[in-house]
Amino acid sequence: MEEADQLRVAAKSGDLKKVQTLINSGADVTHFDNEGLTPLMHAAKIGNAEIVTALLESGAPWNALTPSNLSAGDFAMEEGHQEAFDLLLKTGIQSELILGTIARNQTKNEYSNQEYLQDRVSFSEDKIMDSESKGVMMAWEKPLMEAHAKAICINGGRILNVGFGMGLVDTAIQQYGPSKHTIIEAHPEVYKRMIESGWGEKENVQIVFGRWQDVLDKLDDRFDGIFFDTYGEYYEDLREFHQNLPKLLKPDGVYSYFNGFCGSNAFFHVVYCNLVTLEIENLGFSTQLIPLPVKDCLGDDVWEGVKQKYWQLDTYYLPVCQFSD
Ligand SMILES: C[S@@+](CC[C@H](N)C(=O)[O-])C[C@H]1O[C@@H](n2cnc3c(N)ncnc32)[C@H](O)[C@@H]1O
Repeated sequence: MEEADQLRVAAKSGDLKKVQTLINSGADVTHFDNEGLTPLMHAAKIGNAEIVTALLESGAPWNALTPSNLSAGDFAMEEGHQEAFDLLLKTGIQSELILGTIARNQTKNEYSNQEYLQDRVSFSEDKIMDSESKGVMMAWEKPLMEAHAKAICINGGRILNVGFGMGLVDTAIQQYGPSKHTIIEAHPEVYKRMIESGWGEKENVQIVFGRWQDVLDKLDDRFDGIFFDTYGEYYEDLREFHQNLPKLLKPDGVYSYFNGFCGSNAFFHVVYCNLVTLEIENLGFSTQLIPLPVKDCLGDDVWEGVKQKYWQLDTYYLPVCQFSD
């Protein structure tokens, strides 16, 4: 039997000694077997934390995926192996923190969604799509947007929403009668549609056309509630927005964001929920993640004609962030 196969068998059967011997003799810890599983996935499946540690320490990738898009963390989670799960989660968070630092040190020549903002979008009753048929915003999210609006409008007052899309969250925000409702939107066609549909005439609404990165400094006051939901941006962009929160949010204010990172893999999503919570905590905020079931929002026909299913999980975790005491 080849070494890689021997490693698979040892990891699967929980033979730590054999795993260590094989690692020391240079067996390939990244090898995928015939079923598309790595030794780390086998160890996570049986919940052997010592083997998980040994493999991770010798460079086994925590984020390798099976052909059906499952990672070692998904196996640990599915089987309820807490120790193995915690080890994988810690590794995932650490590695994403390091990758983020590297990304920030590289010079950025262009912004994340430059192409999207310069491209055409198409509007229909239940979605907005970009030129590659990816969903910019979809009507199935309406209950989530209503829940976000409820969370950030709890104190009334001045509300800021970043990213208009289909106006779902803004329609819900209006129902709480905020004293001032500021909306930042950067796409010219979305902006045009906002104006055409009368958003510019609402007494308490202020529309700020532009990228939040370029217009935040022009806002004149702090807010009681803030929601952030853009498109085509990455975690680094959300992180950058968060650096502005201490000066944007009033002391008792509530902040929330669309929590859609890695919406097609349950474990990666948990990694990102923890990562954001951790980084936002360092800025002085505490986060509560409120679970909302979304299975019923996603009927079979929802994704028809849409290129990417950006959400495939049964539960959505709605973040509610406030300054820590
Ligand atoms: C997912 S949609 C928002 C959906 C919205 N929450 C709703 O309830 O319908 C994202 C919106 O953010 C806008 N956007 C993307 N990048 C932006 C940026 N940097 N600044 C401001 N708006 C941006 C997009 O044009 C799009 O209208």
